[in-house]
Amino acid sequence: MFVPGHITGFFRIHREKDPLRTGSTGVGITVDKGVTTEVRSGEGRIYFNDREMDLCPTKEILNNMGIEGYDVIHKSQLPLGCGLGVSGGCALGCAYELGRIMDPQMNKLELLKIAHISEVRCGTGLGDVMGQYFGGFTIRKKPGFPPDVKKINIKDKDRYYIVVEILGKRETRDVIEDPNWIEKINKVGDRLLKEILKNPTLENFMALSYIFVKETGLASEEILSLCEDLSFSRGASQAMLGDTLFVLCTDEEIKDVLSVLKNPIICRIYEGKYG
Ligand SMILES: Nc1ncnc2c1ncn2[C@@H]1O[C@H](COP(=O)(O)OP(=O)(O)O)[C@@H](O)[C@H]1O
Ligand SMILES: CC(C)(COP(=O)(O)O)[C@@H](O)C(=O)O
Repeated sequence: MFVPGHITGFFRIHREKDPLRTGSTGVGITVDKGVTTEVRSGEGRIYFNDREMDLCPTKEILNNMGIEGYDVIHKSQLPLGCGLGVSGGCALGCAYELGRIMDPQMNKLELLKIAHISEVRCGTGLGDVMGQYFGGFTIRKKPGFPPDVKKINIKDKDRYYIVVEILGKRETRDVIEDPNWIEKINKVGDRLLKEILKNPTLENFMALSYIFVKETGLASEEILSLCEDLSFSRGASQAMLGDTLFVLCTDEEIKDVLSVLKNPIICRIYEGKYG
């Protein structure tokens, strides 16, 4: 099963005792590169791009679903740990593939719950799997379950590219479990969520994401400088939570965008929905 990469532009952290009510509000978008997961008979091993890996969310799901005798194989077009929702993609793909074995009639929202809880417990995500489940350009208005996600229709979706440049890795857990970061993120995130609801366009999403990464201090100097160099595009910012630049552009700007970057990953917007 394929699960698209997900880029969060800005978010707000909500922590409750119940992992189902824990999550994030915020805004993100899914891209046409992501993670494909399959399961096959085995001894509960996890593979990520052909390397055996003790990947927390996948391990959490294998334990929770109590299924033995299967290996989980993830093949990702995007790097892990770079703010592209790869951990969420692995979690959702694993839940779906194991759920299919356990009970093909299993309600897809139940599988989403399993994936969400595994991300929250591992500290690898708060809202990615919601964005990946609904697909496209989504505003998460409430954290966790029951989902309250507004999917924004994108006019002429196929005009746009989302170009990604990885500058490094960042452990999501180091930020979303740090009280100092939580305070900064929530102060700015709350304000910007109100802004996007007034004007839910892709260009405004990019502009608000840039404000978010700048005001929270999450943005690296290198990425801020690249964003300035890319001011001719439809918007540039840092993918949360990674050391990753993402740029929105169309055919008119793509050539100039690529001339600024060293190792660009060219994506399109992906709108598939799983529910
Ligand atoms: N080689 C590895 N072996 C086991 N776990 C890894 C390895 N590399 C990364 N991880 C784990 O993968 C998870 C990545 O989660 P996250 O930072 O949210 O990634 P993403 O931004 O791609 O969703 C973290 O728990 C990290 O510790
Ligand atoms: C931004 C983040 C908290 C982490 O995203 P990633 O680094 O891609 O796991 C995401 O889960 C979200 O809630 O929007």
